[in-house]
Amino acid sequence: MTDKVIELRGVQQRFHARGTADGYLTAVQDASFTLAADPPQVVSLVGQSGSGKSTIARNVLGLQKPTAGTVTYGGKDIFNLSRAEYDEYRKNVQPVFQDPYSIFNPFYRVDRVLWKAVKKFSLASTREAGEALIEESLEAVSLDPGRVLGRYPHQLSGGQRQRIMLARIHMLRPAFVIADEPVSMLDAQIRKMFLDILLDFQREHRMTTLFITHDLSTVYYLGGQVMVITKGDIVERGPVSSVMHEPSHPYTRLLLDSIPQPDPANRWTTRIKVDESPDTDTTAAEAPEPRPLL
Ligand SMILES: Nc1ncnc2c1ncn2[C@@H]1O[C@H](COP(=O)(O)OP(=O)(O)OP(=O)(O)O)[C@@H](O)[C@H]1O
Repeated sequence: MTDKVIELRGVQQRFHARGTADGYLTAVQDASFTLAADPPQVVSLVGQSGSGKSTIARNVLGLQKPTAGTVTYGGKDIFNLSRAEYDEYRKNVQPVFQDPYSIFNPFYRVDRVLWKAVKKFSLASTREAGEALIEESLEAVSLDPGRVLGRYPHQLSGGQRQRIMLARIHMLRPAFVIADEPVSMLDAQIRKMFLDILLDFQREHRMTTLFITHDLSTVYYLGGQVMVITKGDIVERGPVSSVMHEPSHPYTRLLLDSIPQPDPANRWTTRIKVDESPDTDTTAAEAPEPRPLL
């Protein structure tokens, strides 16, 4: 066993908001769940836009301190870690975001993101060892080092940029990957490749992934466990197969009904009605201390 466990207990996240009765918007109500590194697993968090998914990702990554409740790692509150402990946490808990373009500096070649990881986390003692590590990791995510190294971010496709982020994760071997809508901008073929790489990371490198998405078909492909969130509330959780086949919450059934049917004999004619969160103008109730993303 390992003490690598991330635990959310009663996490609530409120933001100042104009246009609400009390001046606040509650993005996350009372979220509690545990992510364990052992055994490695895939846990999906699925819900519509605005349901609070990314806020939870930011809480887990230590980028946003919850207004109530705790996020602990190995029993310690991650917002009370020393600098060295937080660095160790962030080595073990790595993000992948929807739009990797924002991670890259357009003026530098993409190699820099990988070299920064090698240097920051002392992954290699010589330049040659660093080069070998980078090449091995690019190949592990089906990228040809000769084709991507030396290029600028705009010279790569979105799928290639996403896989560079996966190569970075392959080098760091974190216990946890926090993947926030990582495939929503990718086409079906690259999406499948990306999901297969995450599943390989679980099987071969024993990484646990928190996979955040609005797309139930992606959740179905990944398997594992799923938590369904609506309006900041986790309303259902369990193994993907049982939640998909025997949903117990009306919102889960609504999400399932929203999956378009490709069968022409079973055309998707009904209009989907999903409650929108009130359209409000919000700002953080508590300004988080800015921390570097990578
Ligand atoms: N920093 C912030 N300041 C103010 N309000 C915020 C902030 N971050 C999120 N919100 C609000 O909190 C709610 C939940 O947002 P969040 O980004 O967590 O949802 P989401 O489920 O990830 O949506 P999407 O899938 O569209 O990214 C939204 O109403 C959003 O406007």
